[in-house]
Amino acid sequence: MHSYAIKLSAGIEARGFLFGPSIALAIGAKFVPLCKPRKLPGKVISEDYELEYGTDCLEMHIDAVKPGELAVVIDDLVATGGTLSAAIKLLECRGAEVVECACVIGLPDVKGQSRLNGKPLYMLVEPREMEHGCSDV
Ligand SMILES: O=P(O)(O)OC[C@H]1O[C@H](OP(=O)(O)OP(=O)(O)O)[C@H](O)[C@@H]1O
Ligand SMILES: Nc1ncnc2[nH]cnc12
Repeated sequence: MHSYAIKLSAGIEARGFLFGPSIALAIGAKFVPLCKPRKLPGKVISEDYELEYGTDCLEMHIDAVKPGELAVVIDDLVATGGTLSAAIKLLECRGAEVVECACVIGLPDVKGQSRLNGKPLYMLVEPREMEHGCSDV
C-alpha cells in the first residue's frame, strides 16, 4: 500500500476496527470508523447494502472526511463485496477518494471485487476450497 498521500484509514465495524487504527498510525493518517446503525454519537450519513445472508447498513459521521482526501478502506474479510462497496459510497459521497480496499481474507467464490467498481482490492490470504471440506491458504 502506498502511504505517502493517504489521509485516512476507514475501518468497518466490527473486525475492521482491529486493523484500521494500526494502519492509520503506521502511515500517519486519521482513523475513520464506519459503524453499524445507531453507534455513532454525531450527525451521520447512512448506506444500506446487501450481504450473502440479508441486508445491513453502515454509518459515518458527516464531518469525518474533507473533500479530496485520499482514503483506504480496511476490513477483516471480503465475501460479496457489499460491505466494502457501501463503505466506498459513504466516503466518496463526502468527497473523499478511495484509492484501495484491503482485507485479511478474500473468499474466492463470491467475486467481491466485481462490486467495487474497479477499485484495487488487496487480500492478504485467499483460502482455497479443498476436497473434504477443509480449506487451505
Ligand atoms: O463482502 P461481504 O459479503 O459484504 O461480507 C463481508 C462482511 O461480512 C462480515 O461482517 P458482518 O456483516 O457479518 O458483520 P459482523 O461484524 O457483525 O460480523 C465481515 O467482517 C465483513 O464486514
Ligand atoms: N461466507 C462468509 N464466511 C465467513 N464470514 C463471512 N462474512 C460474510 N460472509 C462470510
